[in-house]
Amino acid sequence: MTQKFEPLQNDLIIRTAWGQKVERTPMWVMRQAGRYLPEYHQAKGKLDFFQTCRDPEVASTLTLQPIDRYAGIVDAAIIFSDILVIPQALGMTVEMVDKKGPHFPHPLTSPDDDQYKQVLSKNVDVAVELDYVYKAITLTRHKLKGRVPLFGFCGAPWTLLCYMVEGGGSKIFKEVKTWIYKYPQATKDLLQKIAEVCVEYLALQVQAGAQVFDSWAGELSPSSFNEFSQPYLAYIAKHLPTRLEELKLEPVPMVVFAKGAWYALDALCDMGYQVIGLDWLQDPAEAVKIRGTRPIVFQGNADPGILYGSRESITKLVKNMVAGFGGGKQGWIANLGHGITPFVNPDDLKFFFEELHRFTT
Ligand SMILES: Cc1c2[nH]c(c1CCC(=O)O)Cc1[nH]c(c(CCC(=O)O)c1C)Cc1[nH]c(c(CCC(=O)O)c1C)Cc1[nH]c(c(C)c1CCC(=O)O)C2
Repeated sequence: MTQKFEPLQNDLIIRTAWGQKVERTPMWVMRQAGRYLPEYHQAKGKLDFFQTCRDPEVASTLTLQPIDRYAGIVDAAIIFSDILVIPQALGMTVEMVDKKGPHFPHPLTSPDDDQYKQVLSKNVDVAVELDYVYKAITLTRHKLKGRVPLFGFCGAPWTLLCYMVEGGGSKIFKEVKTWIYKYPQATKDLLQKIAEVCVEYLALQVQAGAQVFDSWAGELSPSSFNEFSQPYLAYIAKHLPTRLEELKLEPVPMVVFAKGAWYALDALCDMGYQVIGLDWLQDPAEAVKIRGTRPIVFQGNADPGILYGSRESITKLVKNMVAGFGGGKQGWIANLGHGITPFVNPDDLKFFFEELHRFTT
């Protein structure tokens, strides 16, 4: 069934992502729907995290919370979900443990593990397995009434692999390093499988834009990045547009956020993504130099910790960031350099946005 949605009233971020000159810098923040908002806790109640993702009514409510709170200020919504729904669709169990983060009770242990073979051979029908995400997207689009575009997203193959073998977050990445350095081919087979599911998953999500999060890219050396992350990010960038064409959908701008992969910025500029997310350890002016004349748009990159600082510090950072990205009328989407953290005062985020408006209009 073809869905009818109200026309987009604010397409600033889309025009910017396609490289056009714009009247001011578009802005949103990663994890803008989340724990720093009191209304998030209220709407979530006692629901478990993944229950909220699977309930289209709740997921759409959470997606819209920052859009309502920062109405007329923020320029994009991102669907409330998680990167770990792909391992779930591949047949793995993932829980969200309060105050600890994601936990896989049975991570993949080695290529001889039966579970590894099952994951690799599973024929994943993402339209069925992840239909709750599509329902949440459709409902959210109706509720948005065209106010701002809605971004879809997925985890990058490398980052998903980290979770699937580590079983959660990690400090020393013992398991994933064992996989890449002991079983490189089995690792690549799995990364390829994940990349294929990512393409289909994004294609069916696609509304306005698609963001690929490679949150653990910074754990790789440059040569390991070239071997275990880059080819799969490139696979997604190459095959998503083809798949969208097959589905008779319009192309959408694609965003890659490879956290910590500063060494790869030059290569990322040639990977087929329109937008590259930068974390806060990268200097905007340096990044602009590396980009050169390539028609790439940057997204980022304020230290998320700025939102614990004083108003004066926020103003100073915004001023510097705007200057670093060249004024902000082209080639830049303002954001934090990673997701917003808990305990931020939502009024301080509002101030950050307002200062961005003031310095970039
Ligand atoms: C690595 C990663 C994950 N999830 C995601 C990433 C990539 C981005 C990044 O690097 O931050 C992506 C993500 N997770 C969530 C969103 C929703 C949309 C949005 O940005 O507003 C998005 C885009 C909701 C969430 N995902 C999660 C929460 C917090 C859940 C809660 O405790 O209520 C939210 C709102 C949980 C989650 N999910 C994940 C972790 C590590 C955690 C725990 C983090 C923490 O405790 O701060 C995996």
